Amino acid sequence: SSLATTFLDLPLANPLMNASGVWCSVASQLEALLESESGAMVTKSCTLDPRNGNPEPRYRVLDGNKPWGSINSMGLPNEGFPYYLRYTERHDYETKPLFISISGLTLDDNLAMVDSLKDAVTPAILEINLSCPNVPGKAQLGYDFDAMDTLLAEVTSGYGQRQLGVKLPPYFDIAHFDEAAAILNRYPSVAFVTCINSIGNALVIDINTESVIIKPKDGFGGLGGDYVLPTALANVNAFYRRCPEKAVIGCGGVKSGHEAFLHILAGATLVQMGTALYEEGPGIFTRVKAELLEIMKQKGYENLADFHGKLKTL
Ligand SMILES: C=Cc1c(C(=O)O)[nH]c(=O)[nH]c1=O
Repeated sequence: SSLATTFLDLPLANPLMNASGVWCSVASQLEALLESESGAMVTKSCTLDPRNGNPEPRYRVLDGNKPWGSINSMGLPNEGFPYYLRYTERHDYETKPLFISISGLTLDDNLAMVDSLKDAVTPAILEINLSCPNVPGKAQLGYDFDAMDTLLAEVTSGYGQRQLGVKLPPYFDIAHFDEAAAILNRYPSVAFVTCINSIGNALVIDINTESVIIKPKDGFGGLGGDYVLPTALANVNAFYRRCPEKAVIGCGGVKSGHEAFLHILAGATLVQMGTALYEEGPGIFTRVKAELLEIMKQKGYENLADFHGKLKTL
C-alpha cells in the first residue's frame, strides 16, 4: 500500500500535515515540521503586523477524562506577515509543499498580504483563514456570508485567479452548508476548502476550582480533539458533496490512522492534525502514517484513491 497523493498537481509522500496554528509559529517549529514525516505543512495564520495574542493561560489540553481534546483562545499571536513571507522564500519545496495561512484583521490587510504574495511569486499555497474565533470583537468571516463573498471577490481578483483555499469554521445547519458552498462555487480559483477550524466559543469548567480554565474571554475558547470529530467529518463530507470541483482538506479530531482514514473516506484529500500534534510533537506523523498504512493493508487498499470519498450511506 502507498500513501502517495497529489494536491493541486503537487506530489506528496503522504496526506498528513499540521493544522495551521500548531507547531508552526516560528522558524524552529517550521524546520521541525520540514524534517518530520508530514506530507506537507502550513504556517500559523498571520496578520500584517506581529501580535502577542491573548493573555495566558490561553491553551489547555483536556486529558482528565474521555473524550480528549483542547480548548484555546490564543488570540492570533504571530510574527507578522513579512516573517512568514521570508520563510516561504527559503522553504525547501523539493522536500514537501508549504501552505501559508493568512488571517488579516481587516479586508484591506488581507488584500495587502495577498498582493505581496502574488508579487513574490512563491510556490507556497495560500490558505485564507475565515474562521478565527478568538479575536475579541471580531466576528468570524465564515459566519458572515456577505462579508465572505466580498472578501473572496476581492481576493480572487487580487490574486490573479491563482489557486488558493479557505479555512472554514464548522457549520451545523444544512442550509448553511448549501449557502457557503454556493458562494465558494462561484470562485473557481478557490481550489480547496479546509474543514474545520476549532468549534468556537466552547466553555470548559473545572469542578474542583469551580472556575473556567483559560484566561481570555471569560474562559470561552475554540474546541479541538475527540469532541469535534463527528462535526469535522460532517463538514468534510458536506463540502465534498457540494464542491465537486474543489479539494477538501480534513481537520478536526485526528489523533491516529483511524480518524485519518475516516476523513479520507468522507472526502478529504489531505488531513491536518492540531491538538494531537500540539501534545505529541512532529513525531506523530511517523506514527499516524504507519497506522493508516496498517488499516489500508487490513482492508486490502493499495492507495488512497481506493477509498477516498467512498463513504457509504444506508
Ligand atoms: C487564527 C486564529 C485562530 C486561533 C487563535 O489564534 O486563537 N485559534 C483557533 O483555534 N483557530 C484560529 O483560527
